[in-house]
Amino acid sequence: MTGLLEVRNLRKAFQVKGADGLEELVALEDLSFDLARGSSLAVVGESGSGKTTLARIIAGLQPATSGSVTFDGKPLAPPRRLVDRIARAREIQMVFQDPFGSLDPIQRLGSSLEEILNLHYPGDRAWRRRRVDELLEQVGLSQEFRERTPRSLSGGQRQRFAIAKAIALEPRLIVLDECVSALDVSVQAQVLNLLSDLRQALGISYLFVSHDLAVVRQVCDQCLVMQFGKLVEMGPTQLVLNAPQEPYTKSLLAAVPRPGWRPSKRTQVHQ
Ligand SMILES: Nc1ncnc2c1ncn2[C@@H]1O[C@H](COP(=O)(O)OP(=O)(O)OP(=O)(O)O)[C@@H](O)[C@H]1O
Repeated sequence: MTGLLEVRNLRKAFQVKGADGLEELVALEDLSFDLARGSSLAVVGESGSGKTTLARIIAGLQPATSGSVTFDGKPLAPPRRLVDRIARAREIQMVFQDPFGSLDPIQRLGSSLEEILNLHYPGDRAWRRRRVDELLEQVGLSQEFRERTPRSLSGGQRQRFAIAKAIALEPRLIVLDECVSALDVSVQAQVLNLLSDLRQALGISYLFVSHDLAVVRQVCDQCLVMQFGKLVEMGPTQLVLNAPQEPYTKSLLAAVPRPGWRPSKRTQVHQ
């Protein structure tokens, strides 16, 4: 597997209001890592460690303060013009925890998918209709869902539809931000299986942001641990989660509830 994404010395600082006027809040600091082509990289860390900020920068939703992101050998800057946004959408897609915010609640699923395809590949209507059928089938939704609207879907079905939208343009990377966190465990497992199957079938890479280490074990071959916007350790998921080298990763693992776990005994992650 060769490098698809190269992140070098990435820094993101926000200006926030403090007691003495504007202060700098550093969300990412000197972050460097590679994501191999076809790989699924987990980004884990507790709340506020900078996971979503990283995901949004890679998806082109916000600019970095400094540092660089290279995708397939080309520098990745936030797309400013419509033509750049269209080009980026074909390369990198994002799936959020609750896709409802980005969906038109009353637009039928078939029409929504056709709209995306039409924007990128105008012309052949018959091809678009066949492609919509194929996409629904790929995410395990029957043809009947063509006429359904997002507001009539369950959480799991909604996430399947969000995945169908994400794969519609055959991107090479999908950034998934807590994409199964709002689902029941059994539905979670189905969506995670779907993601694994799609990765195998389509050769897509994932940047998989999650606070849930059990979920990460199921879908990610690589794991990057972050704390306070910095990289703590990175390596094969099995190694990082079964034999962590860094005290922070150990404390993160120790904080995962297990059978017999009692809230009063919970390990503090902050050191
Ligand atoms: N737009 C913003 N303006 C100011 N501060 C921000 C902004 N976005 C994020 N931050 C801050 O940057 C830090 C990292 O936030 P981020 O959402 O990336 O963390 P996270 O690891 O994804 O957390 P969570 O798991 O809770 O979503 C936090 O301190 C957050 O308050």
